[in-house]
Amino acid sequence: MHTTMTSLLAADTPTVMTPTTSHLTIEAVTKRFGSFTALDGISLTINEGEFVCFLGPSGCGKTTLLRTIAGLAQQTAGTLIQRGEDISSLPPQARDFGIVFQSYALFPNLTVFNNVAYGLRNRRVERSHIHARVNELLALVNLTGSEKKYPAALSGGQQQRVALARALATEPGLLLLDEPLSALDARVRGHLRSQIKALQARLGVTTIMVTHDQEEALTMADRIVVMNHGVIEQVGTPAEIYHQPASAFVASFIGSMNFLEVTAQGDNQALLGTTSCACLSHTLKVGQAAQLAIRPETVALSRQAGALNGEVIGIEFLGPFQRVTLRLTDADQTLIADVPSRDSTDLCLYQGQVLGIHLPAEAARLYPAGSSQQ
Ligand SMILES: Nc1ncnc2c1ncn2[C@@H]1O[C@H](COP(=O)(O)OP(=O)(O)OP(=O)(O)O)[C@@H](O)[C@H]1O
Repeated sequence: MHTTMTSLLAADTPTVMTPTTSHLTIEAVTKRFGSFTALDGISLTINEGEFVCFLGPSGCGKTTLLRTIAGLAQQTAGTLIQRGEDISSLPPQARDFGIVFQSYALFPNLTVFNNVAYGLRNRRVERSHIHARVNELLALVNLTGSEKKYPAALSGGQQQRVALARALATEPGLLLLDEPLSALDARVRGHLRSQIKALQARLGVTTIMVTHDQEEALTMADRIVVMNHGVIEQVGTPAEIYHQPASAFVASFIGSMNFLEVTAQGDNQALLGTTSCACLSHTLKVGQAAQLAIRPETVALSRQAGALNGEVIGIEFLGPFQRVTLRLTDADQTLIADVPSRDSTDLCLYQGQVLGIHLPAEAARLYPAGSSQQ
């Protein structure tokens, strides 16, 4: 489904894609470098028009997976199907994608116009057509007027916008973004993040972005693929990944999380010191060492003593909320609670204060002990 840039610019109507149509199916892809396994049987379906982020710590295999999709690395085993075609053994030039790398990778000796026109010239597109298309693309990335400049005369953010225009020039079915924002400073990064997201939604081009920045993934992706040690830990919407982490690794990698050492009990309970705490249903054995994961913003504090209590040992003012560190009175463990600033007035917080702690059962998840290490 190739949408022309002209029609999009003229009508300004977003492309409606059927969300369940597969664009790319990755089946049991393994990649080994010598005896080292960088990707271990990855299977994943990416739908038409979706914005998917591969997220994970350094070395988890996300770039290798992106390079395998592009044909820049050859998988040791497994299959790649793009729009029904087996592309597993095709060279990069025979695959249908545009790519933007972390380092701008523009041709320094070519003007902005010629950088964007590069792929079109290679395809022997007619001159007048190239002219119209490059102008359209530069308008899309807000760089009209920069046609004659050379990359060295542009800021990092502008260079990445040129790289984006160049990647989109041939109207690829798939846009691959390899940490496109990580070389930019925070302000430019935030701005370009929303620009890329808006452009992607407008063009409806299936997009895969590699990032190690959880905020980038949470704000941009329709679905996030969390990777660790060459395997997929979880695939889900940003809300699913944040609120229902499938493993302790995902819980620890995304957002702030308390991990309390507990012992699993029956009937959705866990024993924290000598205090019984309700939690979400779990499959751990009764008596098994476990960790109870709970986000700081879900912990409720009260001036009245409760079943679980803690002494305030740290208060940090963070604008909209205060981050309170407590040492549990019943167990030698600390817990962080993020208290909205307006509620903190009622608590009259001070160091040494003993507060009641409520851990809402619906926000408390049990994982096997020792499984959150990255
Ligand atoms: N050409 C290669 N030869 C040997 N090992 C490699 C090669 N390319 C990648 N690796 C290894 O494979 C693993 C995955 O690398 P990859 O670049 O995919 O990680 P990543 O998740 O993208 O990390 P980063 O964010 O640091 O780029 C790493 O341990 C890396 O050292």
